[in-house]
Amino acid sequence: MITMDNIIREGHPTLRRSADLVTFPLSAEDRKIAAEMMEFLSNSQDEEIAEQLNLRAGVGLAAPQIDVSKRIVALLIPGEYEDDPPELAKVMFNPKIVSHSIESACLKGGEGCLSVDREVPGFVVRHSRITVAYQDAEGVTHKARYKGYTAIVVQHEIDHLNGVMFYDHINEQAPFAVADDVIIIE
Ligand SMILES: CC(C)(C)[C@H](NC(=O)Nc1cc(F)cc(F)c1)C(=O)N(CC(=O)NO)CC1CCCC1
Ligand SMILES: [Zn+2]
Repeated sequence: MITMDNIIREGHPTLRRSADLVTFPLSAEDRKIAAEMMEFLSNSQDEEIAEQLNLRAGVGLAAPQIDVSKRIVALLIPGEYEDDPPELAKVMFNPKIVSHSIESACLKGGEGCLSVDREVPGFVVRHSRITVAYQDAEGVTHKARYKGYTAIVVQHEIDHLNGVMFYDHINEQAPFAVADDVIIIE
């Protein structure tokens, strides 16, 4: 199983590589990696397990973060209320943003990263709405549209497949300066 020890941290070269496309049919190894990534997110959001294993509660994980340079991302975004089903629970293979809104958005509290053990303050401006094409475990291509927090998480994870870290998007001169048409998500 994946624990924090398996998550590489900034400075590790794999985080700055462009990850390789996954080929189908999936190898047993790629299938296992995808399942373990989702299991990590689920464990990290279970208070008891997360405490036992000392896991940071994660909503998304990209394969390069476990030193696997392949285009696989796992997403587990909780629903609004405790007992709601997840907003999104999915592993995407070869995800690609195929279209997006002109409008931009950012999280009010900025972003962090499971691979970054420090606070990096500042707005991370992203597309407010995206259309993502991706393949599922059977290699079937799907298209899905996301907005709001979910769109932010998906973009954060796809960035990892291209060697981009969230703080690459922060304006160092004015970290919290944003154009007046950028949506600030609470
Ligand atoms: C870096 C960390 C702070 C752990 C961040 N979690 C988070 O922002 N909040 C959170 C976590 C939960 F489990 C449930 C919940 F409702 C909210 C996160 O998982 N990521 C994923 C990551 O590092 N992927 O590579 C960072 C987020 C910053 C914005 C989008 C993803
Ligand atoms: Zn991250």
